[in-house]
Amino acid sequence: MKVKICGMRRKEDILYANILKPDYIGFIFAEGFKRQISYDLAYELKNMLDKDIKAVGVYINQPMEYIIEAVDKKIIDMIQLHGNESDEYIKELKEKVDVPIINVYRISEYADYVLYDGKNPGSGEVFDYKDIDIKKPFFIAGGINIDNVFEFKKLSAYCIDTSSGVEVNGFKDFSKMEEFIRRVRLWVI
Ligand SMILES: O=C(O)c1ccccc1NCC(=O)[C@H](O)[C@H](O)COP(=O)(O)O
Repeated sequence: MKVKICGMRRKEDILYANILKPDYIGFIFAEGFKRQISYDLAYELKNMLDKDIKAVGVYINQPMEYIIEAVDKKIIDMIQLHGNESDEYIKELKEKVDVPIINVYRISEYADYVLYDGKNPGSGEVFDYKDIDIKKPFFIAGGINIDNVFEFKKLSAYCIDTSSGVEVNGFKDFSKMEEFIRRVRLWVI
C-alpha cells in the first residue's frame, strides 16, 4: 500500500519526506487554500526532493496551460484534479501530458486513478468511506490520521493520503509523519 503526504510547503517538509520516503507528496496549487504555494517555491522544493518520491500537483478547475507548465518545468510528476473537471477536459489534458492523472470523487475513463476525499479537502474531516464504489485503483483521503489509519487500510486502497493528520499547529510534524508512514506500511491492519 502506497502513502501520500499532501500539502508540503516548507523546506523542512521536504527534508522530512527525504528521510521518511513516502511514495508521493502533494503540492497545493488550488487557489485560495492555506497550503497553496507558488510554482517558484514548488520548483525549489522539487529540486530538493528525493528522486524516488513522486510530486503530485493539486488543482481545482484551473486553466490547462497552467497545469502543463508545471509538468513541462518538471515541478510535478503527477496531476491531481480536485474540482469538477469534465471528461473532455481530462481527455484533452491526458493527450497533452505524459504523467498520470488522479481525478477526485468521480471515475473518469481518462484518469489513471480516482481519489476519494472529504467535502472540505485539507480540513481533517473524516470521509464517509462506506459510500465507496471501487472500480479503479484509488487513493483515499479525508481526515485520515495515526489513530484511524488502520480502519482505512481495510479498504485496500492503492494509496492512503493525508494532510492535516500529520500536522501540528498547521505544519507538517516529523514524528507524526514517521508514525503515519510506519502504520500504513505495517503489514497488519
Ligand atoms: O490539502 C489541502 O489543503 C487541499 C486544498 C485544496 C484541494 C486539495 C487539498 N488536499 C488534497 C489532498 O490530497 C489531501 O491529502 C486531502 O484533502 C486530505 O486532507 P486531510 O483531511 O487534511 O487529511
